[in-house]
Amino acid sequence: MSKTIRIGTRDSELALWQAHTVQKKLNGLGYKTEIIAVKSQGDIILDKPLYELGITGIFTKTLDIAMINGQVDIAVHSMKDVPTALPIGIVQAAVLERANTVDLLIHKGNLDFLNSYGTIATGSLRRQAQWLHKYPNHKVVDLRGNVNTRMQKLQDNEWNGAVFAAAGLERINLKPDTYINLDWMIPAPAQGAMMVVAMADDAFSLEALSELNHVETEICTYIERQFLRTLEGGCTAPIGALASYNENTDEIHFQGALFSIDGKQKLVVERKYDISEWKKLGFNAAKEILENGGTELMAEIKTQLKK
Ligand SMILES: NCc1[nH]cc(CCC(=O)O)c1CC(=O)O
Repeated sequence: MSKTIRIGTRDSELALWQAHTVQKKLNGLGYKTEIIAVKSQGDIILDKPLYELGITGIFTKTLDIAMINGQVDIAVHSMKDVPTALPIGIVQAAVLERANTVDLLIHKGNLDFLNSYGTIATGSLRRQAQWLHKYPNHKVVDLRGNVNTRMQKLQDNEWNGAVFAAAGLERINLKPDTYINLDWMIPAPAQGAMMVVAMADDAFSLEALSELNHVETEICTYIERQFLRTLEGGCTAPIGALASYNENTDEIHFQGALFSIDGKQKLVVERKYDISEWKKLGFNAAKEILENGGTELMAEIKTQLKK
């Protein structure tokens, strides 16, 4: 175990917490590690354009480049931010045990607005669509930035509340004492899970990371991301999916939905599947959505997103 594993991460507080979590696990297994926070795109000294390498995701692109450039050995991501197709030469090496999957409403003042008019902030089309589906009289405003920035913007504005992933707030101790569990909202595919990637030809890192993999989380997020990929939705599409395993019945409970951006339309699949069906479950559920109006709705969404 002589080689030091260089762990790449973005430099937000949440990303650094996630990277330190992986570092502690690897150190506990006897590996030497170093965390390298990659702040910017850096020099793209690739011999091919990004699209030829399949480098796409806005949250992951910088780290993909750092890996391909040999600046870091592995990278730690919030799995829901990782495009369903990884760049050429980069592979999923571990999925850590999942944290809380729910979305939370962090609100200011009382909750009377829920029964009348209100303004909610989120940068997620998935959250926006589901909120408007449930509260068609409300207004949703855009909210960008890392978790810390978004919490500050909420305090600085007159909005009634904002939506956050519980996992993000809990990991960096930003969850306030009062909040609403949005258990009716279907989370983003792989929400609450952390993915570690490595180079396909880096046997040392792959071996080290194999011991961090949590199989149940790997299978459930595989199903959710297969659903997303089959719908051809990127990380920003108004698509939610959650697969959970019941060890008593050896079944997967899956719910997946595609929403119109304004929340007026909802196409949903929700049922229990025998665990033996897991490999094609996400694909089959997405096909059911596509065959029942999803193809037309996805075309409409893609046109709207191009505007
Ligand atoms: N790009 C936002 C993002 N990516 C991962 C998390 C939270 C942690 C997780 O869901 O794993 C968040 C914050 C949020 O959705 O509020």
